[in-house]
Amino acid sequence: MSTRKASLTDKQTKNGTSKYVLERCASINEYYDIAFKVMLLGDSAVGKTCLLVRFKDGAFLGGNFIATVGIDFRNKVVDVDNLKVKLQIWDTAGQERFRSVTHAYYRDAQALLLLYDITNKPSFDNIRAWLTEIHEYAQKDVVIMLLGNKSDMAAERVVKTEEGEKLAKEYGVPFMETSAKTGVNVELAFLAIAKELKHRATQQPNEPKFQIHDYIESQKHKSGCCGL
Ligand SMILES: Nc1nc2c(ncn2[C@@H]2O[C@H](COP(=O)(O)OP(=O)(O)OP(=O)(O)O)[C@@H](O)[C@H]2O)c(=O)[nH]1
Repeated sequence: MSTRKASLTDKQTKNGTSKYVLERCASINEYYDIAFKVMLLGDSAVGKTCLLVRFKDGAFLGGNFIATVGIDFRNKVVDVDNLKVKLQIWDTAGQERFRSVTHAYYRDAQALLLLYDITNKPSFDNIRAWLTEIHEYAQKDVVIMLLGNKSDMAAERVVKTEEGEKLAKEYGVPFMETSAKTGVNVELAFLAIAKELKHRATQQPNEPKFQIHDYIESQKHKSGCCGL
């Protein structure tokens, strides 16, 4: 696996429009133009590892719950506007005893996916504490997305969709409900993050800003999906 990072250089052309010169990085199995670090955060057992495995491999890790120890990462390359965007996704342990380990990784992350479990009220109540930690340890301009996971478990739901929406609105972050089990909204969550990061990195002064909230809403409606 390549350890080189893609470099993105802004050059002015004669007519004044900017052009990006991309150094395409290659390894045996993986080509990418630009890379970003993304972290999965949230209480233990909310489904961070399962969400990552669903996105990376298209599978669901059912069966016995095995808590993550420390931190681990996996890469996935996605296409965004003809660019190969590599997401290096860090899966953190939600258990309190690993917090000091994971704090050390916040600073490098360009995006954070913060999960709670819609069937677990304390995991939702703890989101404010997670956001406080994020503001303490992460970069100021880090992209944050709130995800209410396990949306397939309708019968056990204790956190309403509107509660998630309200909290996300209060903090000005995008929100959706996901299911690592059925795959609902999983691809969309990571793609929206990839698009936001790519646009931030390559944005021209005269280009309209990428609107992540609008993108998510339009894609949800396109797939006829309501997050359930
Ligand atoms: N029904 C359902 N179960 C899920 C979903 N996501 C995860 N689970 C289950 O929830 C449990 C915890 O999932 P993990 O992905 O290991 O949780 P985690 O957040 O990584 O936990 P830590 O590693 O301790 O931080 C497992 O038993 C999963 O099978 C989901 O979307 N739907």
